[in-house]
Amino acid sequence: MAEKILSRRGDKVVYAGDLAVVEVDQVMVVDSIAQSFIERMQKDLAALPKYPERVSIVVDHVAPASTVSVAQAQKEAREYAAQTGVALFDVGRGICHQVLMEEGLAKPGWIVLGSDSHSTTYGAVAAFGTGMGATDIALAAASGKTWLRVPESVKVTFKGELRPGVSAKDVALEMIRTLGADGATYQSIEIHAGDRFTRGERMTLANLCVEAGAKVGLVVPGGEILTLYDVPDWVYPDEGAAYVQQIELNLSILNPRMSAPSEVDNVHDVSELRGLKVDQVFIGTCTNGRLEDLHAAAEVLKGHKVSPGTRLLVIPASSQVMEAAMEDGTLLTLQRAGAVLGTPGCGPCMGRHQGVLAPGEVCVSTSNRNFIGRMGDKDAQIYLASPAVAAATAVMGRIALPGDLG
Ligand SMILES: CC(C)[C@H](C(=O)O)[C@@H](O)C(=O)O
Ligand code: SF4
Repeated sequence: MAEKILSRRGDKVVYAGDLAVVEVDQVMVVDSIAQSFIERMQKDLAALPKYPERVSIVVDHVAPASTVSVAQAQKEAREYAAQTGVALFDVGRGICHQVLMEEGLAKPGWIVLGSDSHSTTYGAVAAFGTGMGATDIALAAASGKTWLRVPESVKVTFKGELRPGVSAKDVALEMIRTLGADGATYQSIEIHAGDRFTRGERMTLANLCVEAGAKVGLVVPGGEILTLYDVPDWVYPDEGAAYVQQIELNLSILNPRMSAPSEVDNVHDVSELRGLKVDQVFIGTCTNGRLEDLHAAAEVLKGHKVSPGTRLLVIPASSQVMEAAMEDGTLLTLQRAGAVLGTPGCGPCMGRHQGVLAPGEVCVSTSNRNFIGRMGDKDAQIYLASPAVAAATAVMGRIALPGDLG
């Protein structure tokens, strides 16, 4: 799929290892990188965005601003957007990847570059989404193009169906464990899911691909995607395509999984970690902050209370998610159970604000990274899990499965 998309969007047919120069359909810049992006554009390149309608800036990582310097950088990003006509999604609109998907700024066969490593998320709809640094992002905005080495592909296939209580997050964690944290470095993880998984679940799978080092994570379109998008024939992989690695996951034997500190591929069954005392539970992020994730959490939390001594933070991934969860009563269920609700955005995911951890604290999070110091102090510990497991843990105050609630 990577070869096919890069061939189609470039000026020649390319194969793994070749250098491709391709059209870029969307360039996404996050708040934390906006200042260096603007500097590259104005000082180094002395250029305006070639196609302003193909550039968006999202204020999501530290939103609302936490310090004067963050506020100043965001002010400059707003001014830049007003001057150049690029789209600005400001405080509260949500996490960049969720927002781009909701705004229709990532589509099958598109090339979407983001100044954020989890730009692999767009692979959920077969867009070649990948993260790049401020310099490459600025070059793409100024020229409308980018260049990259065509990645080799890893084929991931599934056998059987998930049992109740096991989610796409568990599949994603198991996939990362199987490949290893650097097991797919600069490769394209091509996920053959058949008609399984919703768009949101596919976003969870594609999102985690970068945690195996992948350049891109492409989910072969099927199921719900075919009803939501026009999928061009040329995005599908050819019969007999070449893969450098092939793995098969048997979904029917998968249990709820959890990634223990401090590497994402340190994955265990939740039952092995059960009972560990937890200070904070965080449900949200570009991995698991969507409506279906809040539903899964609310289903577990309904009629229960968060354990005294444990904090439950719930941050919807976007304003649209928040609105839908307000309308259908999900937020009320969560609030009544004792959750603390936050402004749509990244929240404490990368430890900048809204719930950073003290030394020695333990957090169960639905996010995608549990590195040392990721959410605050270097002596805090982060366990990654699904929304249902996170919710059960909040009620018990200890790592738990929904079935433990009785
Ligand atoms: C701030 C941003 C550049 C960073 C990333 O690239 O992923 C962040 O989103 C993260 O998850 O660590
Ligand atoms: S939610 Fe977390 S992982 Fe996703 S973009 Fe924000 S900081 Fe990065």
